[in-house]
Amino acid sequence: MERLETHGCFGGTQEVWKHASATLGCEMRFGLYTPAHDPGERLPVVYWLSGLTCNEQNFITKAGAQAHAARHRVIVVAPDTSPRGEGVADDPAYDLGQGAGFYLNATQAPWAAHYRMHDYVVTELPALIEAEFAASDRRSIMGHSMGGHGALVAALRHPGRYRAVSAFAPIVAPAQVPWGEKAFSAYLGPDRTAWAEWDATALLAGAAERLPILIDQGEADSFLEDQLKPWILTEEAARLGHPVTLRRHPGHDHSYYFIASFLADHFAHHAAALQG
Ligand SMILES: N[C@@H](CCC(=O)N[C@@H](CS)C(=O)NCC(=O)O)C(=O)O
Repeated sequence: MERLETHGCFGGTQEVWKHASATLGCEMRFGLYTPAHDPGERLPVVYWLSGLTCNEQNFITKAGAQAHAARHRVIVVAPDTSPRGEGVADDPAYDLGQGAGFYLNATQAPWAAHYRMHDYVVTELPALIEAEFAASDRRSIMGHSMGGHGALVAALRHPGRYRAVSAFAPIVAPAQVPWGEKAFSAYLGPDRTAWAEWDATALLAGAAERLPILIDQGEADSFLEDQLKPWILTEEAARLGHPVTLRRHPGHDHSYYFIASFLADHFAHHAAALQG
């Protein structure tokens, strides 16, 4: 492991680390914010999953998360959004390949060799963070857009692993929207029955835990009507009695200006669950 960046920030440190991922078979970078803490103290961890085209930098440089993490005394881990490197399959489009891993485990060539972001985020990365840093095993997960989909799927597939889950402008039903149909066709193949394992709305009925979901959505988001459609999830949640809070915000788009505007509420929601 190699530390690439370190910056004092709100009394703690914002770092960027690089390591060799066995799950992904390539080098990966992640952002790590650690608040001030006592020697030997272990703090809970919030995992952040970014959206299409992002790497480990977008959230740590644009969201203003460090102030909230310092106040609530939680570590924040922000991984890259896909495997990377010359030996890793890619596609010229922004919504497939590097920068667009969709937080699933691919089964189809040429993607299956490296694209295992679900296992990386849910298993390998937490094991590393809890072994090497001042982290406890109290975890929560949040994300944006493709990363909101990743956070919802991680929590729904692993009851008990996360104490809170929330999302900004998430893709809630990838099997029913163009971004997801394109990515799932490539990564999982044409058989749509395999897609249901990676679709938050489809997973909801069989969820072994009714962990409350908090979602913020901008009404001026250009992806709202075609790609995000949060009502697909809220209608299914209402049918099942799964607690979902969807807050819609006029005048807010899909950008990090929107995320920064409501991030304090997400940290408060996560901290209450992590420290309770
Ligand atoms: N039209 C955009 C779509 C990608 C996009 O909006 N990405 C969002 C996540 S889905 C993002 O966070 N972009 C990086 C940023 O705003 O820092 C593009 O081609 O870059």
